[in-house]
Parts: sequence; C-alpha cells; structure tokens
Amino acid sequence: MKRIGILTSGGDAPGMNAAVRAVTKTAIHNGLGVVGIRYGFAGLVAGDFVTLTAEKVDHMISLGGTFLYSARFPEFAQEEVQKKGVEQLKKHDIDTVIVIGGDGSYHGALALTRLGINSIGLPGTIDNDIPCTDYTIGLDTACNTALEAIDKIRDTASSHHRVFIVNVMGRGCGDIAMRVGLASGADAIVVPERPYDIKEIAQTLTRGFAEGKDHGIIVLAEGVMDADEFRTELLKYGDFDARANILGHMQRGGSPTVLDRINATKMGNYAVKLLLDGKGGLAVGMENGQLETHDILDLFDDTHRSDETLLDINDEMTK
Ligand SMILES: Nc1ncnc2c1ncn2[C@@H]1O[C@H](COP(=O)(O)OP(=O)(O)O)[C@@H](O)[C@H]1O
Ligand SMILES: O=P(O)(O)OC[C@H]1O[C@](O)(COP(=O)(O)O)[C@@H](O)[C@@H]1O
Ligand SMILES: [Mg+2]
Repeated sequence: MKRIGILTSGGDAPGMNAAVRAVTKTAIHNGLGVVGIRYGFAGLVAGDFVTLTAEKVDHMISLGGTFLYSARFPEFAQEEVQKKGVEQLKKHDIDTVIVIGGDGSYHGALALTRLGINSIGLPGTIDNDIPCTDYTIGLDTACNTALEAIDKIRDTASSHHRVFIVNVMGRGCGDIAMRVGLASGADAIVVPERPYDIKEIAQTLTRGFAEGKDHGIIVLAEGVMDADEFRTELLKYGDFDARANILGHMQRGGSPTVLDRINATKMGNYAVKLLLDGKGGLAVGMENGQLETHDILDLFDDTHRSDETLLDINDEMTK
C-alpha cells in the first residue's frame, strides 16, 4: 500500500473536512501518501487530484462544507466510467480509496473495491439514513442548526399566536425531525417512519390555544410532504393562524459541533487502519458510540433503523 485517495461525495456535511484531516494525518504518521480527489467521483474520473499534506489540512477541523468539493455524478454507476476512474488512480500510484458520503456514494466505494482498489466508506451525510449505523458525520451539527432556527421561529410564533410548520431535511429519513422535534419541544413531529393524523394534530392545537397556549410548532420531515401542502391540510381542521417554513440548505452548513469533529476524527483514523490491514469494501459506522464495520454489500439489503423512542416520548407529552 502506497497512497490513499480520499474524496467527498453527495451532499456535503459538517465534519467532512475533519474526517479528511484525520485520514491525512493518520496516513502520514504511518508513512503513507494521501491524495485528495476533488469533486467526488466526477473528479476521480477526470483525474482532478491534489496532494494533501499535514499543513494543508491543519485548520480544516473547524470548517464546514468540504474543501475537496463534492458532486453528484450519476454516470459513476456505469462500469466503463468506473474503470476510467481506476485507470486514473493507477496512473497516480493510488492503490486505496476512502469515500466520505452517503448511501449512494457507498455504491461507488464498492465498485472500486470490486475493480481491485480497496475502498472504505465513511458515513458523511446530515440525513442519518445509512443502515447499520446510528450516527452519520454532520447529523449533530445539522440538528443544532435546525434547533437554533426553530427556537427563533418560536419567538415570533408566540408573539403572533401562530402555528409554524417547520420543514427539516433528511430525504426519506425522519431522524433530523425526531431529534430537533423533541429538543425544541414541538407539539407534533411528523416523519415518514410513522403514520400521523393531521385532524388530531389540528384539534390538539386548537384545544391548546383555547386553554391559553400562545403558539404551536410542528416539525415536519421533508420526506413526508411539502410544508405548504401540510399547512393547507391542517387549516381544514384547525382554528388558528399558521405559517410554513422550509429551513433548507442552511442545515448543511456551519462549523461542526464537538460531537461531529470527534466522531469524524475517530472514523477517519479508523479507516486508515482498516486499509493498512488490507481491508476493503467496508463501511464504517457507529453504534452506541462504538466504531463498527459492516460489508457495504450487507448495507444494501438492510434499512436504517431510527430511534423511534423519541417519537414515543414526544407523543406522551403532547397528545
Ligand atoms: N449505483 C451507483 N454506483 C456507483 N456510484 C454511485 C451509485 N449511486 C450513486 N453513486 C455515486 O455517488 C454519488 C452520490 O450519491 P447520492 O445518492 O447523490 O448522495 P449520497 O452519497 O450522499 O447518498 C453519485 O452522484 C454517484 O457519483
Ligand atoms: O443539495 P440538493 O441537491 O438540493 O439535495 C438536497 C438533499 O440533500 C440532503 O441535504 C443530503 O442528502 P445526501 O447526503 O444523501 O446527499 C438531503 O437532506 C436533501 O434532501
Ligand atoms: Mg443519501
């Protein structure tokens, strides 16, 4: 093993830079070279490579986004395109790759391993939608950013006795909504993982206002439905003023939290050790704070399991 290539792919996530830094510093400590591949799999195929040094990654631990840039490059699903990527790696003496991204990016990591380049996947996505891990890099920062925004929305909601429907990211996964819903004291958390009764939510809020409540917050996962559509439906059954608010891409930015920095650093350090042991085709995850690995192939047959106890607790306090 000579040189590790590292790339970030799919949606960016706070902590990706911390993971790249950890990989670079660990690799250098072990006498290996590290090459940053810019723009995800698109840059891999184009040969957009940059040598990483300890100095280059030194201050990266606190920066949001990804300094290697990211891309969505669906063409990488085609084997002939993957082979072009492998040619580029061979040309640059890179024999192993670490891919930081979500479930889509793991397909790319597995394809590289099958073509002879041992690759390890690190879970870099705010969505927390990857099977066999209860944490993904960026989740904690995204939740804190959304929480801060909801706390502010609550101020204006109270002043005007309004209900706010706050749409948070997560694609088909409700984990961000479950976390920030509970942490913000939402009146309802609406996620794809669990059926909901919009009439019941509206009636509970109407009753709350009648009893002296001065605002309402509904945290809506983006995978359920559009926030405006939800508002229209809600107002059919409720007697109150309501506004819809989409938090959007702000949830992907910002300096990573302590948790995201520590976990990204642990995962980056671990990924290099796996490659040094000759491993490939593995995804690094975390369960109950402990690092774990799973065959990427097994992930594709599995689904992510959310901590639905958060919903149970919220339901018990709000219904
Ligand atoms: N089936 C696949 N085979 C190879 N590469 C893939 C495959 N699916 C996705 N990718 C690569 O991973 C990238 C990121 O995937 P995407 O689903 O957009 O985000 P994420 O990895 O964050 O879930 C894609 O743009 C593509 O380059
Ligand atoms: O940045 P885009 O292309 O608008 O995509 C938005 C999507 O990306 C995410 O922010 C992150 O998703 P991935 O990590 O799978 O790329 C989702 O929460 C959201 O649905
Ligand atoms: Mg994804």
